[in-house]
Amino acid sequence: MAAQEAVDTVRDREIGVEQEHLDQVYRRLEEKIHEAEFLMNDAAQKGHVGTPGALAERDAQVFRAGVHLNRLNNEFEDFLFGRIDLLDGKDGVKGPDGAYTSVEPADDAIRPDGTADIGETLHIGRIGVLDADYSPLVIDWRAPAAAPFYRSTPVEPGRVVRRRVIRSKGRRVLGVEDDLMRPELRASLGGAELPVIGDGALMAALGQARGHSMRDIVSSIQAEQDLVIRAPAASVTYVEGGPGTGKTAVALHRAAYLLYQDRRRYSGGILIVSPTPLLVSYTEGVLPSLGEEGQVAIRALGDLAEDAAGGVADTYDEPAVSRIKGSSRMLAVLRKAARGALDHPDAPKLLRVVAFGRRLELEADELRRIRHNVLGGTAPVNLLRPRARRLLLDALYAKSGAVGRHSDPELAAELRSSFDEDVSTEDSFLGFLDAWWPELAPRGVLDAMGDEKRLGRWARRVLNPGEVRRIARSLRRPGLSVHDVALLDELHTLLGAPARPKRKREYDPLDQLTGLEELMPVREETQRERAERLAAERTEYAHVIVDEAQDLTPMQWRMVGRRGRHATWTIVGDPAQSSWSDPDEAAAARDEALGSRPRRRFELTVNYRNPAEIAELAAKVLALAMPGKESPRAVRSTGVEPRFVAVGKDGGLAGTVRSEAERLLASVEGTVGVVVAMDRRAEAARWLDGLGDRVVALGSLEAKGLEYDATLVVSPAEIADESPAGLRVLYVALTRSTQALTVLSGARDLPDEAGVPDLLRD
Ligand SMILES: Nc1ncnc2c1ncn2[C@@H]1O[C@H](COP(=O)(O)OP(=O)(O)OP(=O)(O)O)[C@@H](O)[C@H]1O
Repeated sequence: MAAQEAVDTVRDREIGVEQEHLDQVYRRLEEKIHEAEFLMNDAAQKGHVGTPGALAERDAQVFRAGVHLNRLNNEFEDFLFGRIDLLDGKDGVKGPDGAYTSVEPADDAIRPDGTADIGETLHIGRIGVLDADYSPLVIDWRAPAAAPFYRSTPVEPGRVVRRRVIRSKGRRVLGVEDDLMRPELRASLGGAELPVIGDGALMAALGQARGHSMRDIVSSIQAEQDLVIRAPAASVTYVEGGPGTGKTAVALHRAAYLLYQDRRRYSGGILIVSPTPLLVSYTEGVLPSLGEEGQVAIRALGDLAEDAAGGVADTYDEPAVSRIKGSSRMLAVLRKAARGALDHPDAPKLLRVVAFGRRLELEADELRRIRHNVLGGTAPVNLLRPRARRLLLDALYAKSGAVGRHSDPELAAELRSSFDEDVSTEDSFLGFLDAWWPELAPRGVLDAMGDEKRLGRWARRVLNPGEVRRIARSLRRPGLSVHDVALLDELHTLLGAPARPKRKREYDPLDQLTGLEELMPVREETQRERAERLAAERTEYAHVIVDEAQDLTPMQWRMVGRRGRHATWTIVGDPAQSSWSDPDEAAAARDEALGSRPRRRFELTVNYRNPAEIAELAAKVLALAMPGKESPRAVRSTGVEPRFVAVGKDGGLAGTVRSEAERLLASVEGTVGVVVAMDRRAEAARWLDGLGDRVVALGSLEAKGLEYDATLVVSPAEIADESPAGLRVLYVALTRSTQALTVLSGARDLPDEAGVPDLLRD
């Protein structure tokens, strides 16, 4: 009892120490708010008066003040979250990412008797704050000096003796958790022994209940993850890692890091490509929590080409169809379709005009020849319309009898131009041109491909008749599928976009203040609106991050590639989770999209999501899906084994799913995901009706990237049989849970007496 009280007293005292520091930080920030408000008012009043040098200096000040003001107004949780206590020492070697790779204590920092003094204490937070005398009160987590907070380990501690994670809300410090990096030392701080509280922040973070949105991991980034986050953004950074190794988290933190490190360079925008709208909404809170929003667009694959697609796609084709639509064979088909669509059934077969008092006609054969001629090159079809117009006029002029009437070239040219003007303003000519060479829209061409006969013509020697039938049928269905979007985007390029007038923006004197408009909440346009506007206006980005990259089809790689032709890239993925039937073809397409840019590879090896009990079960499916592939190492174990159930006689599938979901809801505090085969999505949602919003039903392909406190996987065999990549999709489904997993065998599974279906046995 007395011992516990002593611990509590030490803990309270340490919380008090951090509280004092946080108070000091807030006092300083308040001073800065006043400065920021003053500067902003001043700037707004003066408009663009001032010398360039003074302007630049003032801009920089306003920018920094604006950052702080905005952050403060957002009242971050855990504004200040870390602290490291360091031995005196050298700064070590600066790595290519600017972080110190080896920060070693000075030779005399540790005395022969194993005692040492803490020489320096640094606090780490979401933004950096300097005191009035320019000493750092808080170091931005992305600054090189903060790297030891993430990279130091008991094996390679460097100068770090104690690493502390501080939990705070608004202005109040709620708790501290320490990790000792040099447990062998007797270290003292200000003459007193260095206290150590708790047993580590990582485990505390991993055990927390999950909600419907992802949290940032800024206070517990691990060393191997930190290396990826801070990797210099040259060319392509490629990150591979199994389920739960933090690939998505790392990708998001990397976006924040890159913006911090070189905001100007990334003013061209960062695009994060995510496989599903569900994963977009799950992850979109992370960047704002890190203080970044305006320059980053997170887009689902079905939502990436809104302009070309004329909407957002959220339906999925059956695997056999998406396999064809995704393959690079479609490129040849689309090229033909983009040109062939001009030849629609209602296209006029005859052109008749009156010029120079004569009736002139071009007949079907002549028209066909002219079209063939115009389409000779590879230029986008819509951009060839002026050429088509000119060749029509040439042909008509040739028939007019006017050729050769004047030997004087000047007079001949005059005659020709008056002929052109006469004809090309005639209603019959204009009407003909519109019908014969209409401005084609991607959606119109895709609709035309729904006609099996026409598609058959365009796909000759590329798709077999069965494939043509399947694709045409799928295109006749209302709505867009996710795989249609990449086709539409390709068509957009093949057809050429008609020039659009640029939107005019209103003049605003504040615009000249670097970055201010993006950071200040006082403007009418919110950050989110600005992000959306920028995304809508932008077609290319400075950095492209692809999450779940193993799933992009060749056609999707082409679509994403067009958005980052001059970009640097971060690509994260796991081939073992690929739902694409031919990973080699997708990898070849990826390589084509990335061109010859050099790649740097990283691997993440630790599973932070699944307890060992669940990871072990999933590993059995991995062994079937990808023999020889290693599973990531799970860091924790809960002692709770997965539960196996077979469909009960009374309730049938619906009743059993419902009762097992209820059981899981009672066993965890947070979310429950019920994963079913794709074509059971709608009925599964009905089975769960009325159980509240902690539980969701999702199709196997939608589970990608998400996580739940508990999952119920319904019929492994159904999921595995759904597509050629079914085993890998099942592997994804089994690796979504942070605490509990129930596997329910349906009619197709063959459970043993313990209820374990055949696919999950040794
Ligand atoms: N360093 C960390 N500290 C705390 N939590 C972490 C850390 N790294 C990862 N996590 C947590 O582990 C879970 C898995 O992370 P994430 O979703 O990024 O993994 P992933 O590799 O993208 O997984 P998948 O391939 O299955 O989609 C998340 O809840 C994430 O917050």
